[in-house]
Amino acid sequence: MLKIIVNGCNGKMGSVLTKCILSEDDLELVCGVSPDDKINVKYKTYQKMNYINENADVIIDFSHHSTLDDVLSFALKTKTPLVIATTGYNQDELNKIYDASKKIPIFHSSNMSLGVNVLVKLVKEAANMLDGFDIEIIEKHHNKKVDAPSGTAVMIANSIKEILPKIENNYGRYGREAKRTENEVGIHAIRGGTIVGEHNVIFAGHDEVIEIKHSAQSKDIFAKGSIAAAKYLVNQIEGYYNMNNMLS
Ligand SMILES: NC(=O)C1=CN([C@@H]2O[C@H](COP(=O)(O)OP(=O)(O)OC[C@H]3O[C@@H](n4cnc5c(N)ncnc54)[C@H](OP(=O)(O)O)[C@@H]3O)[C@@H](O)[C@H]2O)C=CC1
Ligand SMILES: O=C(O)C1=N[C@H](C(=O)O)C[C@H](O)C1
Repeated sequence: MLKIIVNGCNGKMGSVLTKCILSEDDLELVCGVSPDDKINVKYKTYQKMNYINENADVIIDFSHHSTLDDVLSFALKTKTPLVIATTGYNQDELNKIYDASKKIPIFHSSNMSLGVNVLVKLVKEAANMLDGFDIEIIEKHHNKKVDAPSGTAVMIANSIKEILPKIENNYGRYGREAKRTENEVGIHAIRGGTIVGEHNVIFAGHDEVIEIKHSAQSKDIFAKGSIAAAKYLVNQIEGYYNMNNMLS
């Protein structure tokens, strides 16, 4: 039985994830955490991670970057492995995650789907082969998403930078009065309706264009991916893990 705490249990992803955990015989939902004190669910909830009295095998976090100090301090205090799916962290917060991973196992991925992680591999391969092509990333999400660009778009851009180190991110180009340079990747965020999550990477060359695209069709894929990550993480020692570690 894998005992799980969910941070962000009242959110859209938290609701899908808690339902998923409650439906599986080998998983136990120890409690959920959400700042909303009027939350009406059938499991125990707390307003902050640090108020929790119970122990768990693993924490799964689909919340907001501002809860990072609370979740890290609880995870470090109780030595509980932590799966971080939340996006929107600044560099300072990313450094805190990395530092904490020297003491406990942390799995961190901005996208828990199998498909996006295959897309990242394909994009790296294409970036390596398509010399001189202009690369642009378009991400589309629902109108309730609070961070932009998506964590996945940033992850894709970082992976392109591993292949093409001179590349700089250019967010949206609003107000710019200069043509595109060869050393930039444009990143564009669309928000509307109930779009679950789309990522399209465009390689535009002279008279030819290649597009590599992933379209998420439900939030379940992220919830199930985070549970797979949790099962993987509880068997690891302290360290920083991502989808590549789990899939290889
Ligand atoms: N890695 C992945 O595969 C995926 C990652 N995500 C990421 O997971 C996170 C949550 O997504 P989603 O469930 O759609 O978001 P929601 O806005 O629906 O939920 C956010 C959750 O965080 C809580 N929260 C705590 N503090 C704050 C705060 N200051 N501002 C806003 N919310 C707060 C909310 O509590 P309350 O409801 O009580 O306000 C709620 O439980 C996002 O960062 C998203 O990008 C999403 C899908 C897939
Ligand atoms: O907020 C979302 O919904 C999603 N967020 C993640 C991101 O920012 O990349 C992953 C997924 O695309 C859904």
